Amino acid sequence: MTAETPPRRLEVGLVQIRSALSAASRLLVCLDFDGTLAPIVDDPADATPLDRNEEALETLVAERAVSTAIVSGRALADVRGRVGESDAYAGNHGLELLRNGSLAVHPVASKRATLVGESCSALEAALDSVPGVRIENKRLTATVHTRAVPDPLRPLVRRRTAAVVDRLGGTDLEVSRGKRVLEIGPAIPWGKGNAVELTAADLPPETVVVYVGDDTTDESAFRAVGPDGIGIRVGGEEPSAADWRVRSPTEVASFLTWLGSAGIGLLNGSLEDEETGTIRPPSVQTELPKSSGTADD
Ligand SMILES: O=P(O)(O)OC[C@H]1O[C@H](O[C@H]2O[C@H](CO)[C@@H](O)[C@H](O)[C@H]2O)[C@H](O)[C@@H](O)[C@@H]1O
Repeated sequence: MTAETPPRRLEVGLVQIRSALSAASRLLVCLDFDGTLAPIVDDPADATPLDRNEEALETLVAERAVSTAIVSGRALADVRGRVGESDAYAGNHGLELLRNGSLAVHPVASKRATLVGESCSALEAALDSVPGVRIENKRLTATVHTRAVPDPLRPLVRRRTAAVVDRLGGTDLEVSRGKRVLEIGPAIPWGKGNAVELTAADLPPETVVVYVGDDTTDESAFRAVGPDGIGIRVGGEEPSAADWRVRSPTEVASFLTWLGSAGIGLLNGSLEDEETGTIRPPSVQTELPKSSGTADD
């Protein structure tokens, strides 16, 4: 991965992506949920993956040479209920990880879950008068949603949240920011990138890791894919550790559909021509299916 610069449009990277796939024998596809598989919506309870993303994921899961992981800021049980089959799931920004049939929870996060719960109760009271605010208690972390809060009141929500977390959590909890959210969690050096590394460590070294995500907590995961991996940031123009960018979950679907068909055909050095079925040299570029779609913040 490169230093943090604005990622380039995915189409520009197809030669490199094809070459990364043809140098590998296996594929680990790690996918964020909100803003990546599912479009951003006002009520987090309404978030649903696009049908085309579900279909593409199903195709990838069925491939023997492919492993998949859903890596979300949501609680693991929540995100698992929203996505069909996947080989692994990481919830709460990587603090809980289900892989190979076994669930691992970060032990420090477990110990601090009580503090998170107490903070949620205190925040319900402290933010009661703010219209549109929503508090999502995810046990190991919590989210204060400000999407429906009027703009002028958002600084107040930030101040009150910081004050409550400081008072109850001290140095044990911290607040970070995401898309119209404040995330409260244990102050420990652990994130989605660690979940991606642990999942990749189960697989042979010739595995190429793909990570697709749209928010700040996905940045550690982009770094975790390594120099030979494929990091794709969804939406926005901001600097990122991802090399490539798509605009929307609709474009994620186009990429995943391509990956599940022509993309996996490239593994083990074969560069198959999608139209003729013949093998082509690695320098030949094939276009992604065209799609439209808008970014969301
Ligand atoms: O890592 P993710 O799977 O992307 O989860 C990050 C947070 O996503 C959810 O909030 C975001 O999506 C909501 C529904 O579209 C939207 O209303 C909100 O403004 C977004 O920030 C989720 O509710 C959080 O728990 C996750 O941490």
